[in-house]
Amino acid sequence: MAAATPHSPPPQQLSSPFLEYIRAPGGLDKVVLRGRRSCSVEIRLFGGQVTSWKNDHGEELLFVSSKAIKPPKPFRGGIPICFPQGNLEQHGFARNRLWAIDDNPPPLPVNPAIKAFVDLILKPSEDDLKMWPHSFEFRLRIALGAGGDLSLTSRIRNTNTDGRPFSYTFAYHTYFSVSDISEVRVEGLETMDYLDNMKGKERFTEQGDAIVFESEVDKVYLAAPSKVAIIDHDMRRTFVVTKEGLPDAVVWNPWDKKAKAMQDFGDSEYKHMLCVEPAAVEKPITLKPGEEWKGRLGLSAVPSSYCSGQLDPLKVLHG
Ligand SMILES: O=P(O)(O)OC[C@H]1O[C@@H](O)[C@H](O)[C@@H](O)[C@@H]1O
Repeated sequence: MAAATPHSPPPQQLSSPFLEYIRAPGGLDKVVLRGRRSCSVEIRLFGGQVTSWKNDHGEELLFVSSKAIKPPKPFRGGIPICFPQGNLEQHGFARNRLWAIDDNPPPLPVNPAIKAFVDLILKPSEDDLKMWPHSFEFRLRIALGAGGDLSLTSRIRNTNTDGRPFSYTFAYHTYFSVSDISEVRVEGLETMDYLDNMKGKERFTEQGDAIVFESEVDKVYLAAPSKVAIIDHDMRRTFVVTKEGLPDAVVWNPWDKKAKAMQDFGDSEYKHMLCVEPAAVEKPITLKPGEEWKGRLGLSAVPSSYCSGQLDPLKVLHG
């Protein structure tokens, strides 16, 4: 069966106790995944974007700006999908296109314990093809695990019929909600090489300590490990970010000056967010016709092992 068009009714499979389809005007239809107690995930069809992820106490774990703008502008917060990047609009067009529910996705091995998931699909429009002349099918599965963990699996297939390969870069532009950015540490990126977007993408090597934040940061860590931890001292919460098929990790906080310059971002909101973005940036991915690429993001929020001023990075990173 073909993918639903953006305006067709939600397919039958969405009528499950774990899923709710909520209609809203202006491309703001959303799907809500429900887990145990108050765990939930909200996904907007516009952008195929996760806009909320709540733990079992109903606490929001992702940052969304109070000044976020409605479609057709990209939405500031949650997890924008950045694809296909290159000589296009910043971060590609997938984040400001209307995705559809994919009611018959090709099989994807899943943990049978996961009941709450939804499959979305994006195919290029005629206008998109004028801008980026490649035919593709982008399938996105968003799943809420039994323990409240969130995973996003992207499958991108080259469906060009003229034999041409295409190349792209990609990112899950994840905005984490943090209590106070100056109390946050990122572990797992120590001693990594990075490109500094604030210094003309020059290459540097990170020092040996966990990363802390005292000013604007916009770095692409290269060949980053598959697990990175964001430790929020005040919340005593650690986000564990896992990634597959995505070699790099972008770390971004705009800090005060850039925050003021952004129309869709509050002046002080930089204090309460941090982007850690599993990505493929340094080396674009190339797909021949018929080939498919898969990239997965896994997120969980666990109590920090922070105890009387001592963090145990090994415990956080290796369980
Ligand atoms: O404003 P946008 O397009 O959502 O981008 C926000 C930031 O996203 C980050 O991923 C980039 O590294 C930054 O350079 C950029 O400023």
